[in-house]
Amino acid sequence: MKNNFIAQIQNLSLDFKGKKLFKNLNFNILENKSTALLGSSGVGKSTLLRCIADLEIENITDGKIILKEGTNIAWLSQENSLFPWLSILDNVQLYHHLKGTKTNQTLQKAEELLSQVNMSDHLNKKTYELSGGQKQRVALARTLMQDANLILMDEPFSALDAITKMQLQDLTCHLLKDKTVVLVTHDPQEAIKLANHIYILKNQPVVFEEVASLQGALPHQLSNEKLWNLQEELISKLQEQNKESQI
Ligand SMILES: Nc1ncnc2c1ncn2[C@@H]1O[C@H](COP(=O)(O)OP(=O)(O)OP(=O)(O)O)[C@@H](O)[C@H]1O
Repeated sequence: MKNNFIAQIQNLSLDFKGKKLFKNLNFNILENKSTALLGSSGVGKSTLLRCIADLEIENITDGKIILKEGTNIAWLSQENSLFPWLSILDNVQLYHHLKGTKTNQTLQKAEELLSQVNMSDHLNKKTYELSGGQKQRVALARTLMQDANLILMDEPFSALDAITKMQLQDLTCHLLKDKTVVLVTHDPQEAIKLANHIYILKNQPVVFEEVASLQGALPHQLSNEKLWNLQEELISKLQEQNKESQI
């Protein structure tokens, strides 16, 4: 495997109860870059993330996914799956608790991360006492606590109000800079804000269309005019795809 790919999806075919979703799908994920996947509802974005996380073994009929040696994966989704009866601090340390690697250092790291996501004032609260945005901040800290080298994000902020969503996108952009991220989103602005590479998944069969690829730069570092054009292009391609899937 070339060094700059953290994952290679090779000729992947997948069926759900005999219905084909992917047929010979090929795709590479670049290390230390952020890749956004857009596409109409049901095209297979979340399924692809699950394939990368090795959660669809029984439905894969052909092909393979090669992960770079030593790859460990963290997952951040819309349902943050925090444990309501645990404190925020314990939730963030859960991974180390389960692995039996909880120490004073992990406690310190958890506190640092919770400070970075502006949750220092709530360390001992239970998660049921938090707002949706606060829960996602904690979930983000927990994801970072895992020190994973591949972070899969499935519509992480889609349930939040517009302002909280913007704050969390900015925070994510800052905290996940230079990490390898695959982000599934319906929001073209979120893709532009967070990703170096933006793809639209199109059916049938599913193929990837690369819409933006900016080595070393994030799209949001582009000039306003380029940014505007990119956003327009994304929206029009997604609208086109939506029309096609309704025919
Ligand atoms: N476990 C499953 N069993 C059967 N069908 C499934 C299963 N999981 C997903 N599917 C089907 O596979 C297709 C792709 O689903 P997936 O959730 O990957 O799409 P998506 O692009 O992420 O959609 P959305 O944007 O709406 O979340 C859908 O038609 C869905 O109904």
